[in-house]
Amino acid sequence: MNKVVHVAVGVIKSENAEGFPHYFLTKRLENAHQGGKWEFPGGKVEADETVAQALARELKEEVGIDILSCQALIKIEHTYLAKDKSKQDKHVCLDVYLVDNFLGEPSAQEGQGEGWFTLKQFDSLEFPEANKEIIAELKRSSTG
Ligand SMILES: Nc1nc2c([nH]c(=O)n2[C@@H]2O[C@H](COP(=O)(O)OP(=O)(O)OP(=O)(O)O)[C@@H](O)[C@H]2O)c(=O)[nH]1
Ligand SMILES: [Mg+2]
Repeated sequence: MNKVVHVAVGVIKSENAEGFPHYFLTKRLENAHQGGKWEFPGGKVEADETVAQALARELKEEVGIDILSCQALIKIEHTYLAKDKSKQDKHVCLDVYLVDNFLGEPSAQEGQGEGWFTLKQFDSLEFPEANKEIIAELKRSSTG
């Protein structure tokens, strides 16, 4: 079994015009792992970083914001099975933080698709398998 990839993930939350919570998502590039699916911005924790440092760096690089406040939401371990048997399975540990205060307006910096969506709108989007638990947790802990 190859080693677990530790990933810092940011659930960027704000209020829409009607006062309901909505969340900023980006679309994974087609050629990436889980390509074409919607994701919460984030990326791999480097060897010399804490999760908080990785989260701050990734959200700056990918969507151009500075985090002012965040809280741990959930930690998920998931194994993706390779469809192509010649490739190895991928084991991820997603360290997910709710980012509810930030500087700047999030916008995809790497040419990915992007958008703000309510939890209700999530039902019609395609996410990586591991994200089902994140979304269930958001639905448990939110009114919108
Ligand atoms: N960022 C992010 N990654 C996720 C989510 N859900 C999920 O399974 N992953 C998985 O976490 C892994 C690492 O994330 P990543 O590809 O964003 O890492 P990264 O930004 O460092 O990318 P890089 O390898 O191009 O430098 C991928 O295998 C991805 O499929 C999610 O909601 N957000
Ligand atoms: Mg990333």
